[in-house]
Amino acid sequence: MFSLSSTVQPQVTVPLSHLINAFHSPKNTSISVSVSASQNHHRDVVPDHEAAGNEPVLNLRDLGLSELKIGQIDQLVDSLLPGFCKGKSISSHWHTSHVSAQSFFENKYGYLDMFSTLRSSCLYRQHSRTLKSICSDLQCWPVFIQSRGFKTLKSRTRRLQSTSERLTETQHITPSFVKGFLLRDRGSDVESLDKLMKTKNIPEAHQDAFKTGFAEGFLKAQALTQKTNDSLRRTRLILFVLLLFGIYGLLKNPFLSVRFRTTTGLDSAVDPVQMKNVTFEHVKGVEEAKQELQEVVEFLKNPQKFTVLGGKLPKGILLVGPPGTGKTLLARAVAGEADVPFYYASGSEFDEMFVGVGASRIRNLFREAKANAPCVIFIDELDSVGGKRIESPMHPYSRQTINQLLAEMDGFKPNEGVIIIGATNFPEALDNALIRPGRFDMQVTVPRPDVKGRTEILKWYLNKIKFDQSVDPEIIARGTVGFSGAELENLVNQAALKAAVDGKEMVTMKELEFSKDKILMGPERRSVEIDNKNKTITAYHESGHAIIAYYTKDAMPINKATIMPRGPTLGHVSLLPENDRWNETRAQLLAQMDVSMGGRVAEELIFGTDHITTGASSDFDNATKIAKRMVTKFGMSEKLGVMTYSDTGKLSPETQSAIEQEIRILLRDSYERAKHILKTHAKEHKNLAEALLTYETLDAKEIQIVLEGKKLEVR
Ligand SMILES: Nc1ncnc2c1ncn2[C@@H]1O[C@H](COP(=O)(O)OP(=O)(O)OP(=O)(O)O)[C@@H](O)[C@H]1O
Ligand SMILES: [Zn+2]
Repeated sequence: MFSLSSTVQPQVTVPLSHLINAFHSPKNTSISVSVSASQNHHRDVVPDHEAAGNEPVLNLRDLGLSELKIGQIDQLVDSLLPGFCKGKSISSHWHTSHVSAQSFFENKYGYLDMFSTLRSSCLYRQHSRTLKSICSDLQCWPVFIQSRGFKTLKSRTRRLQSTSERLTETQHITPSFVKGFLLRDRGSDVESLDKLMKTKNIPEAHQDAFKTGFAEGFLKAQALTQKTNDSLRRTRLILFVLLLFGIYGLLKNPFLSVRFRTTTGLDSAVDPVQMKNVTFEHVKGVEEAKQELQEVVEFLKNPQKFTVLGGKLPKGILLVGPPGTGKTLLARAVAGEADVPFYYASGSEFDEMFVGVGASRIRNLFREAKANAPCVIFIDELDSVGGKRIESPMHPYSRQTINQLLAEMDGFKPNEGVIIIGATNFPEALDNALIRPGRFDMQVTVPRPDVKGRTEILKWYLNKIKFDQSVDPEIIARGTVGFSGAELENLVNQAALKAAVDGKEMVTMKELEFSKDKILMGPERRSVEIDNKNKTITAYHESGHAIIAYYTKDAMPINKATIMPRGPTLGHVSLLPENDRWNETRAQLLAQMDVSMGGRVAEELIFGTDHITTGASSDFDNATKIAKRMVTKFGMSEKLGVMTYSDTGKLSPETQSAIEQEIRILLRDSYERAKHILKTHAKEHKNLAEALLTYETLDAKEIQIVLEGKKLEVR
């Protein structure tokens, strides 16, 4: 309570002395009504004043004042706040002229409602109250006054005063801060400083200087910390800017942007790839496919020409063929020939783990394409998006994507100028709804190239590198049955790399043969240490194959014999069909079996039955397969007749044993024929084996020279 003056003073500016005097003056006058009596009355109305319980209740007696009557309280308040009790109209108990209000209006007419609030809570009841409650009301009042719009002269002065105080404070902020810092821990700091000064025996006269030095050191440390913080902030800023640049650069990189394009969210953009530089000229060895696609090119170039008679062109073309046969290349060539945008999408791009993303990508792709018609949409690996719609708990939403694809394909008119080319290696895996007319209704087969096609492809890719004129692409083509266009391209590339590694200026047949063997049988194993005995056995084994092939009329011509370990083999003889064999005769099949037997027969004849090796197992596999197919599939056994036996497990035991018997006879006869040939040409066999031991690898010409008994030129 006695902090009243300090609480009220700044606002109401009633000095404490004034207040004390005011309290004392009514005490001296005669008072007839006791405050306690009125207090009883008051108790009825405001019981909470009593309920204050333990709270120290301060009344006038506490101040050493005698009890006051109600009229005296007015006197007291009047002397405290002159004019407070004047004009006792209900609406303006606190209407005083020296207190200004929120507005001109209030200033002029009084605090109407606000004062009624105050009144109801305290003075209006005109009951005597404890001094504490009066004071607490007084405390309310100044708070109210504090927010007024007009300032009294005194408060203004005080405000100015306090502002100037604040100003001086700010001006001396750093020293005061340091001071504060030093003072805050003064106990410990001064103690330690004092201790330090004591232990260092610093004379009294220098102690001040010592302290000043300490403070200066502190300030310098502060400045250093500030500097470090600044540079740290700068470094962070630079790193952040660099990071932003890095991300921007990555996004600008075409390769990465393509990746982002295909891997980011729902609204991934689709950019057409203009393939002006790819034409049918670039696709070799698939003439039929090119011819079929030629009409699609015509349609894209001139749609009216085809639709004038009311005809419809296919919406979708399905390219079917093994991997690497040039399906993508063909689709690009179609767009390139017609000079229209080419939209590429891989089926796996639509295979998303998030529900609806695949379908959304399909929608985007078709929307873009339709806006840029005429154009070509190419969907590679169509089977991964258009596979059969199976009900699987693992892929509950897999149908969404294919349904979207079907809907999009139905969604545009056949002559709108958008051609969808799909490619797949497994046409049988496609959903039937996708391959019905009106969707992918045209199928174009892109097979592995034949010997002519392989020669063309090899020539095409050889023309892109430096090669020797002695290179005969046809020989390589003959030795690469079943190679796809991509594999042939790889063969030429590997040969070019090998020539570069060997320091040659041009690619020769040697490098091409090398890379062919590498692709067919794995890399050479030059580091493998093979002892002479094993080398000799291998040389006789391989030359046994070669001799049979050379002296059997219907066998394929020899291309090469080698005892260089490669992949899982210790040596091999490669034979070259003159042409791709579409059909094989009985004599050709028997000759193949005889050539297979040549290896083991050679081992037996040269080293004896006890020294035959395990090296002939794959030869026997090969021979047995041929014999079995002759008996069970090709109707080439007299005893079993012209009948196929597909599932030998389900056959009667008699038939099974009859088949086995026939196969065994074929193999035994083959073995005997091979034995006869090797016995007959024992000298040539020996010469060839020795040549192989000397030269490791012999090509067709060299084998011929050796077998004709001529001497090989020293290499
Ligand atoms: N007939 C061909 N003529 C020329 N180059 C070819 C031929 N076939 C394949 N290639 C070469 O092989 C590469 C791969 O071929 P492409 O991607 O077109 O095969 P694909 O049939 O689409 O294979 P996948 O089924 O695996 O997608 C081509 O970029 C091209 O360099
Ligand atoms: Zn063999």
